[in-house]
Amino acid sequence: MIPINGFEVCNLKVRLGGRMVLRDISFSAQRGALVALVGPSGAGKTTLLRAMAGLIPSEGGIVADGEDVRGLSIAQRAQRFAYVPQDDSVHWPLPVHDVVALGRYPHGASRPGRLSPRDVEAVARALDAVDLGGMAGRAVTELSGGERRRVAVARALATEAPILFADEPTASVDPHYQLSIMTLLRRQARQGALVFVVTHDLGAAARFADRVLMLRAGRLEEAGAPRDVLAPAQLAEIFSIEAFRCDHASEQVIVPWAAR
Ligand SMILES: Nc1ncnc2c1ncn2[C@@H]1O[C@H](COP(=O)(O)OP(=O)(O)OP(=O)(O)O)[C@@H](O)[C@H]1O
Repeated sequence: MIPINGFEVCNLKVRLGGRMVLRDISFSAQRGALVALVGPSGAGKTTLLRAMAGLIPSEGGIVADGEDVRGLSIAQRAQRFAYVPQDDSVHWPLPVHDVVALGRYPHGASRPGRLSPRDVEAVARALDAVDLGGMAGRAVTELSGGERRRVAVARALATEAPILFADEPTASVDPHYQLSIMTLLRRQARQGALVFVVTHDLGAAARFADRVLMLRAGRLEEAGAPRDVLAPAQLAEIFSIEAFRCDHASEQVIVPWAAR
């Protein structure tokens, strides 16, 4: 893994289709952290993730270890950033193994059938991490939505990139794998990665994130520890909900309870 220590976003603005979709976004994050991006639909979470990964044009600073990510070559970006897109549809009946092996292309792999021993190990580790070893030969087009989500996570893990952007990685995933994917992403962070996760699961954000960025209508409204950002006043103001909150096993539990 290429070490990256810090990531900084400064006065970020993004315009899409003639509309200002993100404005004045500034924050910094350090390796070792899992950062959750939350906010109502249309708040700009996916746009922020895509801008941070250098996938769409933006104004303002996006800096990884002192280097503007937009100045990096595509190959450099591909080695530094892994991306789990919100939409993981694959239209060709490729085997799960080959889709996950795409994560090795930034490291020089050119064909799933001709991987280096290091690539083979990385793909096997990624498949095992999401419990897909037994499905490696199945066509992705024949998997359930939740299984395809795990393939997308495995493909990102196979890149062994130091910064991981995951857009709703647990959407349509069953509770067992929701917990196991969030635990896995937190472990990636603890092992030195910087992980950004877009999620609508406020309970998962409260429990697994080290920091929460809360967006609304293209602006960063709150940034800080989950306990502070996901507090009753903010949940009421930003999400128009009341939530049940308690502590369990030294961790915060949040269950959205009533729409206001
Ligand atoms: N290509 C585009 N052209 C114009 N507007 C866009 C485009 N893509 C997204 N938008 C708008 O930008 C805003 C932010 O969209 P974005 O997908 O980032 O929101 P989000 O917070 O990820 O939402 P969700 O939780 O529903 O996935 C929305 O109002 C959306 O309609």
